[in-house]
Amino acid sequence: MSSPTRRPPQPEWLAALERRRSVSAAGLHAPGPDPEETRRLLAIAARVPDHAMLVPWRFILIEGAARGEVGALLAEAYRARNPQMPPEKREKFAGIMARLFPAPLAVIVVSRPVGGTMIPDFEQELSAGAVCMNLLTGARALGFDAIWVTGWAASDAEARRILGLGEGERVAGILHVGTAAETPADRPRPDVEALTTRWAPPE
Ligand SMILES: Cc1cc2nc3c(=O)[nH]c(=O)nc-3n(C[C@H](O)[C@H](O)[C@H](O)COP(=O)(O)O)c2cc1C
Repeated sequence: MSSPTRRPPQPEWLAALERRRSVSAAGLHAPGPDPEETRRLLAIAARVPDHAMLVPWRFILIEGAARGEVGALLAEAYRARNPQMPPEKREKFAGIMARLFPAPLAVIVVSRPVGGTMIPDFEQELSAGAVCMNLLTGARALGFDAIWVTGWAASDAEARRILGLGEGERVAGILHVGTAAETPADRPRPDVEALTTRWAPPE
């Protein structure tokens, strides 16, 4: 039998992974992915570890005119859901909801743990998180920029209904995808060494 040969390191992959940086949704402009690129992006996103192959997630796409339509409904819901809030503040946040989808494409990654299996919900939710991360990396590989966000629209029950979620479903992430004029300066990164220990037998 032949011995295994190690694959050479991939400098382009490494550079992309080592420099990945999110760009705020407001900084993501056209062009966004075309239909074929979107299909490819979602196929990459779906290629994640998934214990027992339950596929405990799905996608909702928001693009084109739908961005403004969803935004208007979310703004209306925000006003209705926060009657006690000072009007000025309420209008400010309703305005943010109205403009929640500025990027050419938003992908809502919906977590939907499958019940009645041996696989804990936590593991299924982790798989949905992996989908979000693959979307970020896949968008970069296709030449786009992206960010993973959540916020009020992901947590409020009425907002979730407007986004198209059903019973037992949660927003794992709203992934905005587009093209950035510039990538922001990097942020401080965790000291990996300080976060890492080597296993030792318990005392
Ligand atoms: C589950 C999840 C939800 C997040 N929600 C938001 C959010 O609502 N708004 C936001 O500005 N950043 C949010 N972030 C953080 C951004 O995705 C991003 O990590 C941050 O802007 C730092 O940029 P970086 O990815 O280049 O480190 C969230 C991250 C995760 C993992």
